[in-house]
Amino acid sequence: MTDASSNTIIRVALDVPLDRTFDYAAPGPLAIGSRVSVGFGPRQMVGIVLGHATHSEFDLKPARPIEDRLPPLPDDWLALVRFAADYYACAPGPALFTALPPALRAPRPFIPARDPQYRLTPAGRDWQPPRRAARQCELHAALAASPLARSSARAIAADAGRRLDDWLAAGWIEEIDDQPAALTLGPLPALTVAQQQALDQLPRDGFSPTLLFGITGSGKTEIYLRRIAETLAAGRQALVLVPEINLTPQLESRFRARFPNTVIACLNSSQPERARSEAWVAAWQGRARLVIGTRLGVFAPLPELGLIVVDEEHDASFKQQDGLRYSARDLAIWRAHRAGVPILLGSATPSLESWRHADAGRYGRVELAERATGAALPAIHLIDIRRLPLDDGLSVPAIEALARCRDKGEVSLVYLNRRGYSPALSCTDCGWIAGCPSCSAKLVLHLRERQLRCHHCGHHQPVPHACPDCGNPDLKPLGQGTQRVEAALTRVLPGARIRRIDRDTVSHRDAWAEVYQAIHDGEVDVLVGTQMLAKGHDFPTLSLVVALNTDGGLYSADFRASETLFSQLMQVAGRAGRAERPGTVLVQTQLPEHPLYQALCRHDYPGFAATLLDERKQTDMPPYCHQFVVRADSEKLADARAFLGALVAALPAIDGVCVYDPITASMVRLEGRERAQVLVQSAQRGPLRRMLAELTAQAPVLAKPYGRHLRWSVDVDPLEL
Ligand SMILES: Nc1ncnc2c1ncn2[C@@H]1O[C@H](COP(=O)(O)OP(=O)(O)OP(=O)(O)O)[C@@H](O)[C@H]1O
Ligand SMILES: [Zn+2]
Repeated sequence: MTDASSNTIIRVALDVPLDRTFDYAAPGPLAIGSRVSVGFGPRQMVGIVLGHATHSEFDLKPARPIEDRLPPLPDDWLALVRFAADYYACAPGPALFTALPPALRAPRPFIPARDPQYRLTPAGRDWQPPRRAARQCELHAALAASPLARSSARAIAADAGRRLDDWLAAGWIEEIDDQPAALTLGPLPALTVAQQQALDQLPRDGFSPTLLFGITGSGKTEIYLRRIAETLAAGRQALVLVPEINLTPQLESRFRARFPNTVIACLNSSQPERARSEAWVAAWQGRARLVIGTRLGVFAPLPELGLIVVDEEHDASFKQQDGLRYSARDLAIWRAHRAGVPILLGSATPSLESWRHADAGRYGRVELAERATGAALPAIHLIDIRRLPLDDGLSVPAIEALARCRDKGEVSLVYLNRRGYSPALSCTDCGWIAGCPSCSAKLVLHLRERQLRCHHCGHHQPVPHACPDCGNPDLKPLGQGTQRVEAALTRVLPGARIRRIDRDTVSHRDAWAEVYQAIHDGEVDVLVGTQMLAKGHDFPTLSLVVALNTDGGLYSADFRASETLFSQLMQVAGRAGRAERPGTVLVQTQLPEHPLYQALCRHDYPGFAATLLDERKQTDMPPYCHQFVVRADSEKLADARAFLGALVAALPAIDGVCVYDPITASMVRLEGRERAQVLVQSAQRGPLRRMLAELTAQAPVLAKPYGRHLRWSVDVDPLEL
């Protein structure tokens, strides 16, 4: 028994998958949101104080405050995470620890690095770095323009830290007070009339979600930059969320060039843990005024939040697919609402959810219908390949167009959403197809690496010399991946300089920078690549896009597949003809009459959205209903199905909520486990949430007999069924 007389009893959340808090004895009063170090079983863990108690029935173990002089986690941050945990049916402990950066999850103090600001001394102004040292010149120029934080300097040159120390010693720069200097802006273009009108229409205060519906190349980013400048000038912080694939060094430097003396924090899952933790704490302490992040950025604490921007708001990467299965876009809306600040959702192909909110007047809608550079949208033509012979997937008209483009000295882009050489390897005799031993998936042939690889679980094996079933040595690759198209292009366009861009060739940020430079230096004629190439990039000399093998999206069982395909094609088409040279887009298809392709040729997002919304309404699909899906997996499919069957049977009937029967997942086996799922939906959120509460109460009880063999999870507002 522990009483408050001798100690303070605290209730803490721990990173364990249990829907409860744990009591500990604290040496003194500890505020809600404080981090403490506690023993849990054999381990020492971080706990977050969520409440106090006056009495506990247990003999309590002690909790030690973590002495790093960071304040308790702020109330609005705790409220955000607790909302997310509740909404997405995740235990509060794991939700909190998903939202924290790595360094704050460890039971150790975290002392943020100092981030001093520097300015040139008079001597430093007179001095010039050697002209050949481009990075040094850039750093010097940045310092000449305005004071510069050490963290910002590092974004200019990786070795900036050492350089600054040298210049400090030489007396060319001096450290100044940590006070945020007055906002300075880098060079900025005059807005186009359309941009000015759009900017004028945007709400300036209060919660007011606005969809910025702007065609590719219309200068949405410039609009964000202007609104962010206003926010920063008003002494508030801004949060910008972008898809993982778009957070390139180019985007970052565009923001840094506009806000040269603003401390900008970047947050994404692939950066080093220390850097991510530093950036997070800088946002929390209000030192960083602008945060640019991928989905996890939505959890950055921002004491003076004044604006949220979600770029490419339709992008599926805003949804986390494991653990806390949150949608960063939807949480961003909740956050803006709670903070009472404007939120801007930008896209050329908005999600149907957001489009419908705008139709219904719940979101404002501001349109940018022209390209900012005055360029026209590219002409989109379909190549009907039903009766055309294909050479490794390429039709003659496509090859001729690529050759013409190269002859004019312009860049072309061949898009197909498949890595590797071919998506399958098959025996010409018995029809055997190489499959993954752990997944219900075909193995992808990677010819250069002489491997068969599973793109789902990472399994890989050497390419067999003969069919393992019948011994036939004649094995044939089926279909095209980027490697194969690259090889075909090398053959049909002799002498062309071809660059393949996919996750196999560009795995880290520096690789991107190198590719960018090569394209800008005119060293590339043809780019071949996946989605990675489709989004956000601005290559002025790119005038032709050829899209291959996109029909698959029209046959998919996933009801969102055509929405996704349309936006991918609009995005990739949008890379063509962004500057002086007019763009052309060629799409090879066997279904040229399909309404999706017809709408694409007209650049008609609103028309296509209206068609899709109509279909969704007829079939009672989102956004006309709300859904959650319960997934279960086990070594044996029968167990997963039996558990889900029992769960469905145990649920009460709730008016207006439809609980479907368990079905086998479209990909049954994944990483050696077999999977089934149950879909639950309703036109109203209220009843659906009551059903979710019933389900999360019943599921652990029903799962118990299976022990650790069975795993189950809930996905609220799922993107993939
Ligand atoms: N007012 C302007 N004057 C001149 N050029 C501009 C202006 N605004 C934007 N641009 C240029 O137009 C191009 C497209 O702008 P931006 O990248 O902001 O468009 P976007 O709408 O975000 O594009 P996408 O959605 O296709 O990625 C860029 O090269 C940008 O520098
Ligand atoms: Zn696999």
